[in-house]
Amino acid sequence: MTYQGVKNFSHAQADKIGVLITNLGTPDEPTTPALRRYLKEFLSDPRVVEVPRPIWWFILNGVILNIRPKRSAAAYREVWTDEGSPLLTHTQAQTQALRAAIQKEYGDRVVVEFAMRYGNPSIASVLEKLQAAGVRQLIVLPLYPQYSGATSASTFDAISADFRKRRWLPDLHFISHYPDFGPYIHAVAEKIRAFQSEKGIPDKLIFSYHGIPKRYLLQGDPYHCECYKTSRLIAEYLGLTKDQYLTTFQSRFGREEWLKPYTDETLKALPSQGVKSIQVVCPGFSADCLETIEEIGQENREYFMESGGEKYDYIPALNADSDHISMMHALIEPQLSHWLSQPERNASATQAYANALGADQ
Ligand SMILES: C=CC1=C(C)c2cc3[nH]c(cc4nc(cc5[nH]c(cc1n2)c(C)c5CCC(=O)O)C(CCC(=O)O)=C4C)c(C)c3C=C
Ligand SMILES: [Fe+2]
Ligand SMILES: [Fe+2]
Repeated sequence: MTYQGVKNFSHAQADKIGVLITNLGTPDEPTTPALRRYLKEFLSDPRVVEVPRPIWWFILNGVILNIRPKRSAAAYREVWTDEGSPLLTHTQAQTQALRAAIQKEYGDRVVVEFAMRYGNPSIASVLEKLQAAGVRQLIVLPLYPQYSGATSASTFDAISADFRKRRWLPDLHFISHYPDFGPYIHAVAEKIRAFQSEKGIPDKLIFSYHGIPKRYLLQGDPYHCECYKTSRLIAEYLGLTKDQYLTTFQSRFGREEWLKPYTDETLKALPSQGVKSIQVVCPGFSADCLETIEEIGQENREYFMESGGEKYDYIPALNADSDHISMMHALIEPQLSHWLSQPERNASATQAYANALGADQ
């Protein structure tokens, strides 16, 4: 085994700090073959599907990858724009905005990029780019506010799998979650407030989070508690009483029980309990994507209205809102200032040391 070194290394290159934003990832196009590629990578991740590998191999390759890609491609076509997948375009806009804010403050000593856990641009390709740019200190910020093994830890797996192949590793600061971070709660709560000042106050506000299998919670995954904590903090910020909001879980996959209450079942039941107007917000999604635009914006709207609901609104994700960018800036700030307060480590220090040793440079 040979470890991969830095190509064309120059001692004249100044060391940089990298900020890597990541999200889940999305197919390259809304077509059946692209969905098969994407779902194969995604659903082969043992962090996502915790089923013994040989059994899962047969279910995935024999059943799921023959049925789901076509169905999912049709769903993706509903949300696809001229620029591409919403998840990708929102992540690009977030990266550009954060890069502009960071470089305005610190200049080009700090490099900001994004990568996707599944699909493109891959984590490995962006880590390669960052290393070539001279990044020796790296902050990784997965845009998952609530920690789950299926998302946050899976991102860490991808980073460390890449590092295992490398000769020269950077200092690493990994932000594993931020469910109760003040600027995050502020950003979501103010988004809700601004929305309500235009559309009015509903009978109930629904906080809908992506689900995970209940088994993961029972095995010690903190995701469920972190979702409830985020809802509670946003509700407290807005001064809501307990009967004015609900936390639910959406996007079930497979047959086993997932975290409850389920969003779809809840929305079908609410009108008969006298709840005729609702607003749904998805604080676990940092960017609008298939699961918010199609599932919450369209599918669940139909469930609610067909069950006797009268008014249904989806409150968009934070996307590239300036409050969201300030939140990201505030999340990385302590580690950035720590590294920036240290003397700049660059080429010349290494050069002087090498010269003293008489090494050939
Ligand atoms: C926000 C956190 C997310 C968690 C937790 C999560 C867990 C999880 N997801 C699946 C299966 C699928 N998810 C799919 C789409 C999808 N999931 C998230 C986020 C979380 N998933 C996002 C942001 C998206 C949308 C991506 C986009 O391109 O817009 C899909 C693909 C769509 C489909 O075919 O229906 C699947 C499949 C599991 C099994 C899981 C936890 C174990
Ligand atoms: Fe998902
Ligand atoms: Fe819990």
